[in-house]
This record gives sequence, structure tokens and C-alpha cells, in this order.
Amino acid sequence: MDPKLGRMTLKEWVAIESDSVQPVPRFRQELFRMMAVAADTLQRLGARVASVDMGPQQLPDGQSLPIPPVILAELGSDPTKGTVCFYGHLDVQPADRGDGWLTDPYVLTEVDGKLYGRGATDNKGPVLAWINAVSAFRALEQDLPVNIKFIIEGMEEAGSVALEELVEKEKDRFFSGVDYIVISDNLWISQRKPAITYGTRGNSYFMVEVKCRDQDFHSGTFGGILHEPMADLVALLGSLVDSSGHILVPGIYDEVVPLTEEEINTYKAIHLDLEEYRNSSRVEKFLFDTKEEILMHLWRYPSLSIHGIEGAFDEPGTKTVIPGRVIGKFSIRLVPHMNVSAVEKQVTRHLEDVFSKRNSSNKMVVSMTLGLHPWIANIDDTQYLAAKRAIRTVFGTEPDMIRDGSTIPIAKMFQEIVHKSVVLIPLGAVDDGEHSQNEKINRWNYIEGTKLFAAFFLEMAQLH
Ligand SMILES: NCCCC(=O)N[C@@H](Cc1c[nH]cn1)C(=O)O
Ligand SMILES: [Zn+2]
Ligand SMILES: [Zn+2]
Repeated sequence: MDPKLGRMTLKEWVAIESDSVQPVPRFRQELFRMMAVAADTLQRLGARVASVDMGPQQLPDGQSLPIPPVILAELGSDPTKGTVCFYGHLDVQPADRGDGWLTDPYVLTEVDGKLYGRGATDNKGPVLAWINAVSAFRALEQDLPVNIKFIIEGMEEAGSVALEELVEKEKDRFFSGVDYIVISDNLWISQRKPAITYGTRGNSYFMVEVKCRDQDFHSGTFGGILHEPMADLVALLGSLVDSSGHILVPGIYDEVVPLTEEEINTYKAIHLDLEEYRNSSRVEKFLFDTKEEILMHLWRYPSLSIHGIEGAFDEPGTKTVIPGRVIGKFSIRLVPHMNVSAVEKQVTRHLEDVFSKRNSSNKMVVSMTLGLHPWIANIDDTQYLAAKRAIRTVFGTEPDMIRDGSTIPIAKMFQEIVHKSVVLIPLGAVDDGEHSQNEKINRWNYIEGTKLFAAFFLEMAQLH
């Protein structure tokens, strides 16, 4: 802890086990502690801070847990200055030492300039980099070049539960004076070259339940005389996508924006060392061989991923069970201009069609549990220019102009509800391993990223 500004270090933040994905009271308490610590840090910096009560989260099993508060903080309200709003999240993905972490995930550990720890890059490091950039102006006793607002949540990894309602409610209050919105919750596509991100994919998450009864069966006693739920489910999941990654749901590609020559040129301009990307991902072969195809299939085409089966036997050993009820989980990453409710209908119709052809006596229920829209921005907006200039100043290079294959739900919500320009300014390197074992942020990225944000404030002040 910095005694003068009361600033917390990344090590202290990583030590808080703020896992929002596992809905258990212990992690919820940690999340509340995390949000209280962050609110206190911002208060000590001189911000006006409100911790907004978000009410309960209803869980699928009928229980509920409290949602951690969202922090709304404001520094400066000079009407002659522009106002930049920064969004970040302080919840993390689950992490367990036994899952293959080489160090304790909740003890920030430096090895060769890499700071390992859960949340180091996603998203505690970048949030602290923003706070550090503000406190640099404070330490130098300089006025902030722009007014700054922070919106910081603790449920992003669980799908930003209840956040949309809050943004809607605060549209004409907290967000009324906001000119620009910045998010730093993704990565560069290179180890050393900075990037600016102007689009993300959306996500439709599906559950397909196949049920015979609530209890499992002995396969010696029932095997051979049942429509087995798992066999139905495997056939359903197997009908979704072919071996070249093409989604088999009829109509799913209908609304995808057609590709133009001009767009292809934007992919050509990006430097991506495929060999390095493949090696650092430890993947032998991708579905596509060229940089352009890889980028397009990550950013501008939909993809379908199968995530898991609830109720399946997944332990080591040879249990001879027939699961009585199984739930398959898969999701489709959406791109402009796919529509969430059209996708829901197409997927449901397709699964009903496949299931009916099996003549199974089991019951199938399809539900879409998340529907997150894709987002794309206008890269000619002022803050894109400011970010480019700040990158030139700090890194001495032009940024890669990139999109992100994953989903940052708040980007689209801000665009739709607040109607302000949104930019993603990542500061982590391509190999930071967000969501994975051994997540890290490089010391260099963390420090240069802090400088980048300070330079960005100065550029925004000039351009506004
Ligand atoms: N590189 C940015 C990472 C942000 C991220 O991982 N977002 C999640 C959000 C989500 C989508 N569906 C459920 N949660 C993601 O998986 O894309
Ligand atoms: Zn994140
Ligand atoms: Zn994440």
C-alpha cells in the first residue's frame, strides 16, 4: 500500500479471490471485499464514489446470492474539459492450483518480468493501470487534463449480471456528462505491438436438456432397452458444426455482413506471425492456414463451441452408469449483423428437427441462457485518434487496429444506451492467458500501459 495516496498494489488485489463464476458464499464475500477495497482506493484519490447495491442474483437451483456493488466514481467536473468514462471489472475466472498453475494463482509472482496471478491481466492489472495514471497526475500535483469517471463491476465473468439495468437507470445521471467510453479488457494480438480494438463478437449461450428420468440407470440392467439421453444429446451436439468449423444450423449465416475487398485489406495490414501465434497457443494446426482467414474467422464470422455436458460421468474410473438426465452446453459467437432472437429461433428449430428424427421417448428442452450482441465502432471517432497518438508517444509505433473474437457485453450496451463512442484500449500481450492457467501480465505492459493511459488523457484534452 502506498501510504501517501492509499494506493493498493496489484499484488494486494490479486490476493483477493474475487471469483464470480462459482456461485458460492465464500467467493461472494471476497467479491464484496474486492469492491470495497477498490472504492476505498478511488476515494483516497479524491474521487466521489458511490457503491450501488445490485440486489440478488437468482441461481438456476432456486437459491439466490447477493450481487456485488457496482462502483460509480467521478474525478473532476470541469465543464470546459471532456469527460472520459472508464469501465473495468474486478471479478475473475475460477483458478485452482491443482489445475496446472505453476504458482499460487492468488499470489502475484514475478518470473522473468512476468507477473503471474489470476486477474493480473483480466482485469485487475488494467484497472489499476488507470488508477495509477490518475495518481501520477495527483503525485505531480497537476490538474487532470480531462474529467474522469469510473464504472467498475464485479460480475463480468458471469455475464455482467444486472449491469444493463443499471446503465439504463444511470443514462441521464452518471452518464449524462460522459463524452467518451474506454474499456481495457482484452489483449493485443502480438507480444510487443500495441493495438486498438474497434469490435467484438457477441454470444448466444444455449443449454439443451435431454431427460428420461431424474435418476441414473445401471447399464447392465437397462442398457439395450432405453433411449439413452446421452446418445440423444451426443447426436444433437454432433449436428451443430462440421469438422471444418462450418455451423450446420440452417440460416445462421444469412445476416452476416458480406466481405469486401476493402475489408480484406484491413486484415492484410495487420502483422500477425502465425507461427509464433500457433506456438504460443501450443496448437499443432489451426483450421485455416492464412493470417487473413484466421483473423476473419475470429472476428467477422460466427463460430460454434461445445462447452460441456452437465450430468455426464466425468470422473476417472469405469462407472457403468447411464445418466438419466443430461444438459449439453454450447454457444455461438455472433457477428454483425446477426440477431440474437433470430439465432435463438434457428437453433431451437434445428435441434427440434434433429431430435424428432431420432424418435426418442426422452424429453428435450432447449433454452438460450445468454444473448449478448456483437459490437462494432466507428474508428474515425476522436478518441480513436487520441489513442493512436498516445500509442505513438509511448511506444513509438502505429497500433494494430483489431477486433476481438470474444464478447465484452458492456461495449454494445454503452453504444446502444448511452449513445457515446466506445473504444477498447488493451494493454496486455497476446500470450497473457486470460481465463487460462498461469495468467500473467508483463511488468513492461503494466508500466507502459499506465503511461499510455496518462498520455491518452493529455491527447483527449487536446482533441476534445
Ligand atoms: N478478451 C476479452 C475477454 C472478455 C471475455 O472473456 N468475455 C466473456 C464474456 C461472456 C460471453 N459469454 C459469457 N460470458 C467471453 O466469454 O467472451
Ligand atoms: Zn475481462
Ligand atoms: Zn475474462
